[in-house]
Amino acid sequence: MHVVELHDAYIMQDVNTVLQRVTFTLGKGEFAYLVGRTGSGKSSLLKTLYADLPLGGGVATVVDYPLQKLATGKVPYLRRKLGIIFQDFQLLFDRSVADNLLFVLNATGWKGKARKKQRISEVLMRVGLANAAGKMPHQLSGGEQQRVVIARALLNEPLLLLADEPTGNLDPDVADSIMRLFVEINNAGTAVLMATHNYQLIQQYPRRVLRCQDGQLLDSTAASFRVGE
Ligand SMILES: Nc1ncnc2c1ncn2[C@@H]1O[C@H](COP(=O)(O)OP(=O)(O)OP(=O)(O)O)[C@@H](O)[C@H]1O
Repeated sequence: MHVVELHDAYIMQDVNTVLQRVTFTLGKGEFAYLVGRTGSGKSSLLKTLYADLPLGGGVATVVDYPLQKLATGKVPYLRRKLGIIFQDFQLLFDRSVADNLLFVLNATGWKGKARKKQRISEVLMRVGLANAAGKMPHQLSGGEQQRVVIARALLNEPLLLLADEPTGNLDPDVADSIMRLFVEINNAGTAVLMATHNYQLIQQYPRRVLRCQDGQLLDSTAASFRVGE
């Protein structure tokens, strides 16, 4: 089963085509990096996959939702099957870590105080922040905040994590520990598509690479792919 399947997809920003004829699949539990120069279309592709940008043309299926005919009302259901991680942490700074997570559980229809509390402690444990529930985001380091964002993305047991530069603002050591967390999550069966500029991490944790270049998406698993930019 594939969690992403694109065939001749067009990635658009308004009337401009950012990527054309994008064709690739990402299997269940697979890990792929998304690379390419600034402005080459990485974020636009990720945004299209979580239905923040409309598909310009072609066929795209993400966790079984066909994007070319996705009703607006279905978007929250698609997103519930995805974990979305942005570069800027986007935590709510006016409430505790637990309340940040609770906010998402409430917004995605979870019922039962005890169940919600249990799920919050499970995901915090998973990202190595078992004791952070009561803390305010500003009391955490950048790396810890990013872990909370990852915990938040895991709440609904996503089939696919979409991460846009998740290590972009972090020191190399911290970036490495976040990367190890992604590898761990991936090893447990969640597919990951991660946009990054961090070639050191790619060398250290080699995986399939998808590269945005000249309006196209190149795939390291294809015979024509060449290493480096
Ligand atoms: N909100 C927007 N409105 C219009 N055009 C946009 C918008 N965001 C990005 N673009 C354009 O779309 C193209 C692709 O940008 P995108 O952000 O997807 O690239 P990227 O590879 O993610 O870059 P970076 O590595 O800097 O994040 C660029 O030409 C950019 O100028």
